[in-house]
Amino acid sequence: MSSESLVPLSQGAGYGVVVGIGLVFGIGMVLVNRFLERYLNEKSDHTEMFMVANRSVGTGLTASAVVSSWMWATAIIWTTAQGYLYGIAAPFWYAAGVSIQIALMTVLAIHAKVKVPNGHTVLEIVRLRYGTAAHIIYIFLCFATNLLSVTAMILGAAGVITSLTGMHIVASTFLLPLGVIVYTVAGGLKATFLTDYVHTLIVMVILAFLTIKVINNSAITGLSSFYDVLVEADKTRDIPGNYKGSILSFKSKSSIIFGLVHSFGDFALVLWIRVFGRRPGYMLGGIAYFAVPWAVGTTTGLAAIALERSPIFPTYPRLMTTEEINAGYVLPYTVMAIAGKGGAWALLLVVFMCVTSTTSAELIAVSSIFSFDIYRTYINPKAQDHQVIRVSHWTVIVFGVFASAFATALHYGGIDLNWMGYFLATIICPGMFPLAFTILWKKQSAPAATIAPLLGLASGIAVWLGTAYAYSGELSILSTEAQLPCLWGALTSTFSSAIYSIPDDFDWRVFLLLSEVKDESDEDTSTNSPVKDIKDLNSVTHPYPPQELKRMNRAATLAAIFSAIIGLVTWVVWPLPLYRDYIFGKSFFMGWTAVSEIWLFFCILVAVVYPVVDGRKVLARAFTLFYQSLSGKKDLQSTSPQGETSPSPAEVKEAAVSVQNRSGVLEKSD
Ligand SMILES: NC(N)=O
Repeated sequence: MSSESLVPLSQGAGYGVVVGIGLVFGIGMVLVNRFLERYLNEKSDHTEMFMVANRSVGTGLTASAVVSSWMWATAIIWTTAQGYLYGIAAPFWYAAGVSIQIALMTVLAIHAKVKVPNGHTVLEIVRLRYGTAAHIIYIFLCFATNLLSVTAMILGAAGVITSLTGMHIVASTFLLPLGVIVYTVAGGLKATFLTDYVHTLIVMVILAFLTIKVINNSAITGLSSFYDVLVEADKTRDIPGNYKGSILSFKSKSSIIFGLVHSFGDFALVLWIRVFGRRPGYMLGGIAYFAVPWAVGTTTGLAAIALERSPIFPTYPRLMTTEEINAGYVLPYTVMAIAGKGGAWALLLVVFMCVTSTTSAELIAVSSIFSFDIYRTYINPKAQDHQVIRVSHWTVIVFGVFASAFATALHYGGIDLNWMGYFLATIICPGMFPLAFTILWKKQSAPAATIAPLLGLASGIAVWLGTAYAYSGELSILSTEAQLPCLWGALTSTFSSAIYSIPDDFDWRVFLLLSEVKDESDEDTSTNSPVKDIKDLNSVTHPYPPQELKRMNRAATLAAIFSAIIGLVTWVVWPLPLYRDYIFGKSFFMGWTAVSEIWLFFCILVAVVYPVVDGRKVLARAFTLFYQSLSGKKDLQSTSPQGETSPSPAEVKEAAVSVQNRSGVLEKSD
């Protein structure tokens, strides 16, 4: 086949989706913002609406938001490529990594909420506990983490878009974040819950369609024939480290290394980005999301193996090159083979949706670093809200363009999705233990917290490069993205930083000095210093009543138990008995794949259906407000649903903090 026939869609389709849909979302967000501002402008209604939303949309919408923000383009692109390379175990190990992160994050987040009730970002509590030097180092680590993960996503997504449309990779690299920038700055984050939901709806429905199409198309007509073609294809493969070299064995050394490297990297990522993000529904979303990499990676990764030698595969009669596999083309090629142009359109949408929602979250994380941790802390401590917001908007724009330029430079330097995926953990893991200890361990000293990540980073890089050289005799792109050096690097980065920690004794009450979110009614706007100037810690009281604290401590214990169960099930009880000399039989394979597909539909129920059921009152209220505005009957006070109790001051404050946490500092927190 000519290279022309590899590309199913026109460049116009690529530009249409990347620019057009970005614009549609941007405009949509402006309209939603207008709607929110118009009806929820008055303070009581504003907070009340958020309260109502918090109370009645909580679990369902949060689960949906978790699925949406955790749904990375790399989760489907990279897992499919690794499933193709290492067989049936690889997607499972990736999935095992994603659920445990969410569970552990929940535990950490509850602790953070109890110990730092007014905290907004992890960086501000680092500064409060360890001082300026640590703050600056952690700013750098947090920025590097966001930059590298956003670059990995852009590289993966731009590669897929190029393979589907023929659009130049530099164009997709620059235009992808452009849409996100417009959407993030224009929409602000008050409306995120809505965009999260729309993204999830579209992506989940298309993924369900694509995974079913993989099992039921003209070349694979069902689960039984899927197994048959895989057994045939297995005769042409001999995967080193797999039992009998089989794609159908769970005993796969490379798969488990893939799972480990990915899990270390992911844990560090969520830690930097989401410590204060916990809300009800987090666990549910985490469990539901397990299906996405598992089902998509298993079906499409294995289908690529099954179909690669058939005439319907885009590269036929040749096999995929290492460059294509590592750039993430396995997924688009497989989708083209099983679903043609329609499938290509569907995948284009999925990749765009995934990359916009996650990149948007990372742009906000970086904007909060610059506006909150740098600008308001060091440059203009007396900054007013509007100045902080302006800085955060500019940061989104500048960082978006910078990340595109960085991704372009990496692309021309020969770096691809696979290299980034394996390399990431070594760089972002050194802060993991010191950061978790900041919230969990009162004995971590300031010098340890300051130096340990740097020593961990240096040790990790040394071990990564040293082992890459030792294993292959050279330092090249291929040798430095090899699995073992990356695993050694990640392990060293992660655990050496824990060893470098030396004990101290910290008084948790210091964290209570962080002042609460200022709202517009605060008369004193002369200073925005978020730390109360109180010398005697005995005079500091916790803002939550004892009953609430007791409830939260109970929640932390429950979350810890639940995390242990999830960890045991997904890393031990389920996979390890399968790690033996066994090749999946037909019925076991059919059951395995069917369960992954059923789980995907469970994820749709959780992320798409449940939020609507859960939030029906808020939806009804929003539609009533909208209808009344159209018919000129806007009377906010009278539209309060009957029997709806007014939020208590504590609830209102909680709502304000929650909005602030959600939005970084992109918007006013009132
Ligand atoms: N969110 C992930 N790792 O898919």
